[in-house]
Amino acid sequence: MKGKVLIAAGSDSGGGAGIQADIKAVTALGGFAATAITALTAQNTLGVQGVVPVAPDFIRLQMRLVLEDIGADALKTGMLHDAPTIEAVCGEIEALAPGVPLVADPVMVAKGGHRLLEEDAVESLKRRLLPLAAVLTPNLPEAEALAGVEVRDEAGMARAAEALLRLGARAVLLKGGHLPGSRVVDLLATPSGTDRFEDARIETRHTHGTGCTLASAVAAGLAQGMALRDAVARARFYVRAAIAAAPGYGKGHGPLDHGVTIDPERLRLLGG
Ligand SMILES: Nc1ncnc2c1ncn2[C@@H]1O[C@H](COP(=O)(O)OP(=O)(O)OP(=O)(O)O)[C@@H](O)[C@H]1O
Ligand SMILES: Cc1ncc(CO)c(N)n1
Repeated sequence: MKGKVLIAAGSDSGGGAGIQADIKAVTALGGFAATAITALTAQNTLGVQGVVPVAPDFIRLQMRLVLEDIGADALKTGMLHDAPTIEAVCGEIEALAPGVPLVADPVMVAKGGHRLLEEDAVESLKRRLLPLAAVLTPNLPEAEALAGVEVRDEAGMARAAEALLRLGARAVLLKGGHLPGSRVVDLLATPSGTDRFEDARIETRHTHGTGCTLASAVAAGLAQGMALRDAVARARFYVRAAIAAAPGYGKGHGPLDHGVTIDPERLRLLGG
């Protein structure tokens, strides 16, 4: 069950989020990950200390060489840094991978508060990236910024998801991890209806990279020919297992255990 995923995203030196999380998640679910790195970040579990952008032409070159030779069954975008980066990535997708399903994670701010997308690039994200997305995977603050609405509860999540569908995404997986409470709810909205996924919140501070991991796990499923709903269900199960098995590294929000699928013993931590 291979499935080739081309990921355009930023590097996280701490290994828990960004392109490192993406490669690990796709690999752990049996897919093949290729990458176009959009930026380097120097970060650990406490936060981001520096960002070095990659020149847009070099991002294009990475994408072109992968797509022309290896190809891709699904695409995933993460940190896109600024408007020229968004233009480069969207331009290559339109030219070389039309019709390949895109999981677009509209990364804006890291957990520690550091901006990963320049403020004036939010409009480009709406105009260029959203219409290309087979599924958009915002967290609550990202959904608020893109939809221009405030979200305080599940009804607000549903309204925001619908507003994002109207902006052109073909589906929206709105992640509810940021709403307080002992349950976590994610909504998958499509033009034909909304699916609701609910689980108990795992009490832990080790949630660095959950969003990147979820989006890449969905992309792996789509690349392997799964229907969107099934890809989301598997991706959520994988993220929960990886949170439950988190190794506890670092003084802040630590990484997940992306390798949880390699050792079925560790899946038992979920009680599954
Ligand atoms: N403590 C938790 N227990 C169980 N599931 C969680 C927990 N925190 C997040 N999740 C799940 O992880 C996924 C990512 O959600 P979240 O809202 O945290 O994304 P995010 O803010 O984009 O993450 P990040 O910015 O760290 O990459 C969702 O499916 C969410 O339900
Ligand atoms: C490079 C990168 N992408 C995304 C995130 C969001 O989790 C992060 N912290 N770092």
